[in-house]
Amino acid sequence: MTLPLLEATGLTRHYLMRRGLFGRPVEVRAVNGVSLALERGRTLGLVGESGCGKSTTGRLVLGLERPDAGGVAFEGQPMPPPGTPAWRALRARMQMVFQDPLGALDRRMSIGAQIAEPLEIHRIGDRPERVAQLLRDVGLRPDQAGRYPHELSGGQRQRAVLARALATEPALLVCDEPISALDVSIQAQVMNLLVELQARLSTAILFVSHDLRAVRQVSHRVAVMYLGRIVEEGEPDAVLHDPAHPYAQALVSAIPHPGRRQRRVLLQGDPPNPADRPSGCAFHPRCPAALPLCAQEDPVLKPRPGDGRRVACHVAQGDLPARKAA
Ligand SMILES: Nc1ncnc2c1ncn2[C@@H]1O[C@H](COP(=O)(O)OP(=O)(O)OP(=O)(O)O)[C@@H](O)[C@H]1O
Repeated sequence: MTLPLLEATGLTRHYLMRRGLFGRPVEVRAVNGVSLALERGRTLGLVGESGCGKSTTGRLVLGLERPDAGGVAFEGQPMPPPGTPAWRALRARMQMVFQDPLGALDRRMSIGAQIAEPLEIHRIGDRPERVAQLLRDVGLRPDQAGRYPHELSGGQRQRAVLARALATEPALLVCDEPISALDVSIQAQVMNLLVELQARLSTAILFVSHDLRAVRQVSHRVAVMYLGRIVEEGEPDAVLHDPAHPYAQALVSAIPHPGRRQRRVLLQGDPPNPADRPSGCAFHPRCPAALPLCAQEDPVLKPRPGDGRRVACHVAQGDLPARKAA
């Protein structure tokens, strides 16, 4: 078996938050034992509601934050401690693309200068020619190098951000909601560009999004997160067409399919709160299929025999006969 480019094991990150000036600190369990693997040239889509821990997982994967527990291996080697020369060398091979291209770019610098910056930092020569090539790679013109961010459209700015991220020829891109700030008409262009660049450069992509359609379009595997955990992981056709976890079923049922009759799974109960994680399976208070066991025992994410996906659910794993919780 070939080694995955990236392997994260048991990533955990909790924050202490104080409510109000004199409030007692509460523990926000943002990421709670996330394990995932990503191969070269492949895309893993990470989906789930706002606040489920997707962005924190992306930052942990890149070493932008230290995990409280767990770790990341890149090409089979544990990630060096942040800030060390070994970490900086590795960071050049991993880049992040954020949601808001205007926020990611420096308004006072031309985009050519911003694309050249990582080339300077990592001492990559022949900069003007390389900048021109990177602009061409992302569908911009070399003569746009002198433009400032405000002189470009939203889609062009995200292309410029991608050009800068690709300057060091990264093996891994973490794209955090890369299209959600763009007009719908531009979203498809940027998605197509990502797919095309990946085919050409064999970049692995961790694609963080709440947009299931976008995730289906680009991903080779999909992981669904709920309250800091992956609850289901597998091929997009399985997870997004025939989800096994009741939470994934509810998420998928909310995607509109024009012209098709749909049964929407409406979730009951309070929205998830990472500062107040229910015992047992964190989803059980809202789960239409919960069993008594679900309130007591946290299900482990494990392969489901025969269908190549991992699911963390007592019911989907067939741990007990389906009897409703009292
Ligand atoms: N630096 C921080 N300090 C305190 N709490 C944080 C911090 N970063 C994230 N959180 C909390 O951790 C939880 C997970 O946040 P995260 O941004 O990873 O979720 P997300 O799934 O990416 O959500 P969104 O799609 O809204 O960005 C949230 O409750 C968030 O408020």
